[in-house]
Amino acid sequence: MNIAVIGAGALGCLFGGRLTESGHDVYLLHYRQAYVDHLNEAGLTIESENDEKTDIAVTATTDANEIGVADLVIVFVKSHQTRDALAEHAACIGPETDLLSLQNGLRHYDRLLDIADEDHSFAGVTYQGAVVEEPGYIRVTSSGSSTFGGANDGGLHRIEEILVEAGFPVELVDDPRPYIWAKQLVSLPIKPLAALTHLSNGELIETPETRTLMKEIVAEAEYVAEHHGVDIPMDDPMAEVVATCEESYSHYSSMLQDIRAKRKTEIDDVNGAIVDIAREEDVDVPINELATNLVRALEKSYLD
Ligand SMILES: NC(=O)C1=CN([C@@H]2O[C@H](COP(=O)(O)OP(=O)(O)OC[C@H]3O[C@@H](n4cnc5c(N)ncnc54)[C@H](OP(=O)(O)O)[C@@H]3O)[C@@H](O)[C@H]2O)C=CC1
Ligand SMILES: CC(C)(CO)C(=O)C(=O)O
Repeated sequence: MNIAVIGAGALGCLFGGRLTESGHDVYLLHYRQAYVDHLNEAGLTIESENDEKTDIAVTATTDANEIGVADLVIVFVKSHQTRDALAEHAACIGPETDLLSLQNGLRHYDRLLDIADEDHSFAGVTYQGAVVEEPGYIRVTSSGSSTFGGANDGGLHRIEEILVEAGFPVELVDDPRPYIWAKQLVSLPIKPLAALTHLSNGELIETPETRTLMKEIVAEAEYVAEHHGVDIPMDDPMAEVVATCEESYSHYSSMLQDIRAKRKTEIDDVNGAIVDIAREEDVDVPINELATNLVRALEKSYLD
């Protein structure tokens, strides 16, 4: 299959690298020529959770015209980079191209549906985790499954087959939205509070002040989901938050890592999206709004 991966970062290199190894014609798309040259010359090294290292020769490019029309485009830029990246690399997307996004945030499925029809848009979540240790060196941090869905069964099974062959556990669902919300419901209280307090996930849940705020963030989001007609496949979201924080006790959330590295965070698509949807539904979410505004203000202190 001719596959383009938009965003050659942590997950883009992991998925792109393993799909290359599996025998597909994969192109990793990035906007920085020096980085693309490095990937083409040095290839990728993927370090698995049990410290096994695999070297993979890959093809990277800044120019989607080099790819032609891809059979499948996988989007792995950060959520706020999606619109621009899809426009920049539009040359590899034709009317028959399947699009897949497993990004975080609440809006990635809609962004695909803005540019492709329902039969070619597939989205969901992944519990696969990875970090870029250095350019071209990707360390896998977790090997959870990827749950995604869409309207076209044939397309879904095509994508399932190639991901499973490449070693990724997959679960298919008819409608991915409830699963997208379920994952975000667990992230919503952790990410902004970690970013604002610099506490680890375990410390956040142990600290009475943040634990109370976390409960309120989750309760607000559940209320928004209910008004928005989303039936979240999770009995007790706050219990999931507690379990996640306990399991990842010493982990510093990705949003805190973004703040520390002075990068733009995904706040707009996480708590910011809850605030926007709450407005549409005429529901108040004061704690999500405060958390969103504080993270945006923090970003402003170092961006521009
Ligand atoms: N990493 C993980 O473990 C997980 C990540 N996710 C989600 O997956 C998505 C991707 O995450 P992750 O891989 O960590 O992110 P990364 O930041 O590691 O990768 C994104 C890459 O895309 C590049 N990029 C930005 N704009 C463009 C563009 N216009 N064209 C091509 N490339 C571009 C970025 O460059 P630059 O850095 O210069 O901006 C970066 O190299 C996010 O939504 C994240 O929340 C979900 C589950 C786990
Ligand atoms: C919120 C959670 C648990 C994963 O979504 C996290 O810690 C992170 O984003 O790094």
